Amino acid sequence: MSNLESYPPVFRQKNNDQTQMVDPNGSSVKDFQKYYSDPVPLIDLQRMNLEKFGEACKDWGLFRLVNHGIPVTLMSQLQGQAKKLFSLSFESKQRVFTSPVSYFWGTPALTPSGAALAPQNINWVEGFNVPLSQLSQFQAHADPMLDSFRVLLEEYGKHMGRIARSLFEAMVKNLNLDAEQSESNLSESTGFLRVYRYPKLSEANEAAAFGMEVHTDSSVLSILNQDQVSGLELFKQNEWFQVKPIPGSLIVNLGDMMQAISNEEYMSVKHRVKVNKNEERFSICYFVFPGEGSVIRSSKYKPFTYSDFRAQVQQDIKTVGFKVGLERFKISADHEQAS
Ligand SMILES: O=C(O)CCC(=O)C(=O)O
Ligand SMILES: [Fe+2]
Repeated sequence: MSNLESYPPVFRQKNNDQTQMVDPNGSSVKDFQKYYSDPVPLIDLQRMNLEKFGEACKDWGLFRLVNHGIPVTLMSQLQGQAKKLFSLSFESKQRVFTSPVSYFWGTPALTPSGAALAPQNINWVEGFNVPLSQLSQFQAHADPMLDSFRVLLEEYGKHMGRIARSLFEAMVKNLNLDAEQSESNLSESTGFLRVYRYPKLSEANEAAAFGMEVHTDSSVLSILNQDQVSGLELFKQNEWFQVKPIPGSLIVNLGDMMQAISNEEYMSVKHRVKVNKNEERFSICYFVFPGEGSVIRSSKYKPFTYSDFRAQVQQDIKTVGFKVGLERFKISADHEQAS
């Protein structure tokens, strides 16, 4: 089967008209790595330097994680299996990925699947959505390829939960938060994985094409395992930086919930994914959230749960067309609305 048949039809046209996909921030990427060594802070999970860790959370909202304890073989087997599954035909992917796992394309998040969207409005990405706590219900037993994918995802998911918990505990300690009260602000049972393939976009204007548009994650934190094809960029001090792929390391970024939990000591970092002209890009991203009903309390935001936040985001996407995010829960924003 040709690679083209594995793509959703909307990604198959040869002359992709990307003229309307403009860079919303209008700035060019400074290829930092060309001039300096990798500027992204490096955190060693097994020998954590709390001070350096705190600075990375404050100044960057993103860091590279090494010594994370995930076997190299697990990481490469998972990437390999994901690549194989993406190369199945579009129709097979729609058929075999059934609840609780789902297959999507064109849009990563809360908006409907890209099938109905015009090509210039879609994100150049397809993916599998994997809610980890329901993975045992995924009917994969009849197909050895799917079943081995399920086993790898389960194993990988356990590592993600372990890493997220230990990073969260270190943040709670650094922020001097009450450990008992904050405990439920992160719940491993909410964790899910998104496995992505970003098709290459050979004949388009690469500089203006997005695998994923600028956004912040809604999570407490997100842990990204990217392959060796670059594409991820983060926005810091009015500039876009490439987050270089370095084998064996993970990228952790803080999400909106952590910004609120930390009372804005830490920031939810803006990032985006560019598509590549010559190569497809694969990545596996883990997202984790506060527990069901767990209230986030801080002085800058009114108390809210993640369900409140998600409902607001979904409503905003329907009514204003994009995620407004934390602004909706800010105490100062409330006062302004009232006056
Ligand atoms: O694939 C990536 O590198 C990042 C994905 C991402 O930002 C997301 O899923 O929120
Ligand atoms: Fe993201």
